[in-house]
Amino acid sequence: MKDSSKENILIQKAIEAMENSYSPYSNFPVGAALLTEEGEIFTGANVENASFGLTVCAERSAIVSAVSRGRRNFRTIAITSKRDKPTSPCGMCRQFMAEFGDFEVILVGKESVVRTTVFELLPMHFELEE
Ligand SMILES: O=c1ccn([C@H]2C[C@H](O)[C@@H](CO)O2)c(=O)[nH]1
Ligand SMILES: [Zn+2]
Repeated sequence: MKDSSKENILIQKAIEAMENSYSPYSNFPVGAALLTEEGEIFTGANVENASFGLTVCAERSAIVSAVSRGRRNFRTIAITSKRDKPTSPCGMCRQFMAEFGDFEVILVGKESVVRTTVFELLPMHFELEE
């Protein structure tokens, strides 16, 4: 299968994941689809809370889902919202993704797409080891 059609499948999975977003406070659904080195896809959506600060973003939902199933090696994450412009991950999600290395990040808006990587989004992420 061509790389571009694999990418389209990943983006489609992220769009589908947005349907499960629980975002009654912001009305801002976000979806994420994470491709593992093994070729599987794990998805996530943002989950909000009446105590706003407890909100879990779509990116972290997808990573928690994959890691909970024993997958830790990631190739690509696609992130979607309903906006025209791509949605860029928050600082917490950047650090959370960086824990698992430098994989590709595709930010998808209705009118444009940005391709980047975890380390490009977060240079000098925090690590315990010196
Ligand atoms: O990259 C992002 C940016 C925002 N959100 C969520 C958090 C909150 O539920 C809503 C508005 O900030 O969007 C994500 O899930 N991922
Ligand atoms: Zn986030």
